Amino acid sequence: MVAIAIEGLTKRYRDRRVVDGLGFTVEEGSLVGFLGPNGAGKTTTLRMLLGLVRPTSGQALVYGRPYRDLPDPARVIGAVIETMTAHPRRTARRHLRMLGLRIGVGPRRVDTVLELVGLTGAADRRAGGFSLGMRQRLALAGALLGDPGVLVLDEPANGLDPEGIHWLRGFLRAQAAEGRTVLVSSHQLAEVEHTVDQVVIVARGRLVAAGSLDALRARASGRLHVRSPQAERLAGLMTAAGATVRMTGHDRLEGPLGWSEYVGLLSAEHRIPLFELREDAPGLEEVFFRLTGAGGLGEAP
Ligand SMILES: Nc1ncnc2c1ncn2[C@@H]1O[C@H](COP(=O)(O)OP(=O)(O)OP(=O)(O)O)[C@@H](O)[C@H]1O
Repeated sequence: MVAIAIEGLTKRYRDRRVVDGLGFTVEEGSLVGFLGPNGAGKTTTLRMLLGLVRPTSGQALVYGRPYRDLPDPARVIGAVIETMTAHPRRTARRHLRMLGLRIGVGPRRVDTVLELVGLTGAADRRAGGFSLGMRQRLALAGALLGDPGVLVLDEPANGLDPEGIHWLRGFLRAQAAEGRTVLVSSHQLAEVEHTVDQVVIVARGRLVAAGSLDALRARASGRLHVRSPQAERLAGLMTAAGATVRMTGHDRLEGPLGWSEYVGLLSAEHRIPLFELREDAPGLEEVFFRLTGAGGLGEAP
């Protein structure tokens, strides 16, 4: 079942489309990384999903409805969109109790979410004295108050120290293990790479890739690149030896990794000149960079 559906979503500010015909879906129960460089339009997309910004065109749906049409939104979708704005003189517990009042959630649930985010010990301290990591936890507690099935988190790892990031990973996995749908944005693939199983990648307001992280990883497996004035002949010899070869130009071919020595021997034996013989193995980060970098539009994995 589709929990989140983004359909032809566009947001224009003046004459600039910061979100431009974006479309993707998030299946119920999946843990999805929403990735893209700064300014790619992630926050604007999430704000439209949460009914905070009106789309210029298209729609963002939660279980088939726009946010404003959800009968009891806090029980359907919880979000951390900006660093939380608890009154600095208010304690964590009091802040959550007041949020709870607004959505019809009692003090027992407040204690439960404080426990879930590991803030029980700091529950009666004023939020003004909290570290950034603690403020993030308090914001997460607020998002969980209504026990929603869907969580939307905008750059929750921003400003966290390594310990905080480690905690966040475990927290997100635990949420997914309980069957929650989690959409978590980041401008760094590495930050969510060990947590999410699906990715939606955007750049300049558009979708550049969507699918499983494994499919993205498969793209990261490298190739052998050969350039020769007799590339076609060489391709024939390599194919005969069992390699899967693709001509990428009149004098270029791509083959599998691990074949460079054999190709060198073939070229010597058959007197085929080589202009280039190299293997490349882009890492996952490199694939991400190519997808989102200038001119790096690619097909979905
Ligand atoms: N209210 C607004 N008016 C004009 N431009 C805006 C407005 N809100 C966002 N933008 C612009 O839209 C672009 C996309 O911003 P957005 O915050 O959605 O990107 P992002 O992918 O979340 O990036 P970041 O990680 O930096 O938050 C940015 O260039 C931003 O300046």
